[in-house]
Amino acid sequence: MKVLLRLTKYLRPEVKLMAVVFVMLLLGTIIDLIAPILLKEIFDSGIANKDIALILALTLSLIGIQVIKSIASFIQGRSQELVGQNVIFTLRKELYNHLQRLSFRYYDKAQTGQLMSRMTGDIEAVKNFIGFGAVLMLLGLLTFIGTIGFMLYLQWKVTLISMSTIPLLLFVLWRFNNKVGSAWGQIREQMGRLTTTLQENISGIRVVKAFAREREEEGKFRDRNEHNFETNMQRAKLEANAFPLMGFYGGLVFLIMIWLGAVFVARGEMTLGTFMAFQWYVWGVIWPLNMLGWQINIMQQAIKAAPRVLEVIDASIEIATPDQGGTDARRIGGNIVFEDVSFHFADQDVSKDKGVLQHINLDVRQGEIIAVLGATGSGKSSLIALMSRFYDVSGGRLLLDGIDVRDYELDGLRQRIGIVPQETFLFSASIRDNIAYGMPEASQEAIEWAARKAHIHAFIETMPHGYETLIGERGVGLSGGQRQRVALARAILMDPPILVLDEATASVDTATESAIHEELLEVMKGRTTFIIAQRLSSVKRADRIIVLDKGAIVQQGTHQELFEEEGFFRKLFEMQDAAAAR
Ligand SMILES: Nc1ncnc2c1ncn2[C@@H]1O[C@H](COP(=O)(O)OP(=O)(O)OP(=O)(O)O)[C@@H](O)[C@H]1O
Repeated sequence: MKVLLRLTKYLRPEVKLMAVVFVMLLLGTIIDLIAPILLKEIFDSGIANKDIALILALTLSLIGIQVIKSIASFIQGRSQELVGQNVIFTLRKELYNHLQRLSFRYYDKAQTGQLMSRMTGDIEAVKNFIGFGAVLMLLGLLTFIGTIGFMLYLQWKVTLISMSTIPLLLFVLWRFNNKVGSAWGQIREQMGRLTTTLQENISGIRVVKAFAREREEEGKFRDRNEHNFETNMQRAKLEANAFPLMGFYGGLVFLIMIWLGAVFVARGEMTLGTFMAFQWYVWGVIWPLNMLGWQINIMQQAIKAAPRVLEVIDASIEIATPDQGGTDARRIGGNIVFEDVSFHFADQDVSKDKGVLQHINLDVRQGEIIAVLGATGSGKSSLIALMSRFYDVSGGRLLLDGIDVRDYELDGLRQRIGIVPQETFLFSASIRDNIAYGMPEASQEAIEWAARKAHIHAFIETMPHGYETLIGERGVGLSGGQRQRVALARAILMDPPILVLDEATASVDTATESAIHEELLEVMKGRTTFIIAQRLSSVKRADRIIVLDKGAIVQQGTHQELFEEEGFFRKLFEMQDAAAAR
């Protein structure tokens, strides 16, 4: 329940609309309470005194107040939907914006399917309560209390005796509320898992098919689907047990009232008009109680869904611009110093585990081309990730032009480092928009210049709509090498003082790779460039080569110096030389 109270923060800007909802609700309830009185008067004053004019006036009044009630419920319905939609709009926006700011550390652990289900189903469940369930509960409460009040005023004995089954009804509701909550909690969690299975399957469909695992994947989905089905059936069973019983107790209220009312009328202790009014009023007692079951359902769904949504919003943004605003990153020229840098991932214990990077000391001058070599898993990508603050160092300092990376304004810092990552991601948009992703305002000339440097311009020209050609999700429609070259053009276009090529030409054939490197020589001029590569051909232009082994720098020097030393570089050279000779 506390979580729902936290959500009231989103209701604050909606105070005016909520006031409209409340006033309309009140108006509707008052009309519902007055209407039976008019009916009573038709019997007790109109029919009893044979006053036709009074009967007509009262009937017209009944029609009139029903018209007013309809208008009030129209305004109330529209306003309450607007409140719900506004809240959900803000919440969804806040959640999405927060997701943009969360660090890599968060995404290392998060499951995409779970996040998607929180953005959709869970938020919808919260909306259903805020925009509908809560208002209905309030309406029910007002109607219930008001009706009982009027009935007590008109004939307290009949009222009290008729209501004798209500404690039983409340007991059934209380038990239902206790049990159905945990079922809804499981259902929301299972929906998250189901979405995860679906999302992973679609993203990995090529692997599924390549390994002919369709049947197993079907089985995996079926298991989770069945699980969800069973929990839903358990919930339905709870409803099936509780709702008819509630209906029965509600019906008893009505029957007792009819019987007792008839007896009281016969005994002259109750007028016929009051009896007729009671028949009307009794529904003001029964419907709020009967509807309470559904309202509990809506509320419990929201109670279970809200923490899932708030958990994402509460996840701390670990990497951000310093509070005081950070240093302007435009001053970054490209001098980089790693000062005794160590790095651990989130799942590692800094005091016990050996870091992914340990005591890295490295001084890179502006404009230098540094090649980073090392066996797979030696920490090359991690070294690079620290510069853009995808992760923060666990020990030591990383300085860009003499200033700790943590002191820079974050967006500016990242814009000054052009990265071509190992795994390229392209959006389902035109090739032009993909290249201009970091600089949407770039001119066509600039985009073509970058594409030429990345050796993709000629290919784009051959496509049906040139730069406007739409490429599918994740760049489907392009080969691995073409995708890499689009990503390369994207980084070049940013004109960054620091360029990072993480296996950026690994998917390109050797001839194209060599041509790209020739072109890149001009692009790299004046920029500090890191090239991570396995092929020696890609690193031959480097001013300095660094060899990493298990997170530590084990060799450092020029191509010639390292060739003359025993070690990883020489072995790699000999292996690739022998392979080339075969
Ligand atoms: N998100 C992560 N969480 C925990 N450990 C990770 C994570 N990413 C990488 N590692 C581990 O950190 C080590 C260094 O990884 P890194 O990606 O930096 O290596 P690399 O030298 O770039 O490898 P490759 O040449 O295969 O790309 C590896 O042992 C890897 O298992």
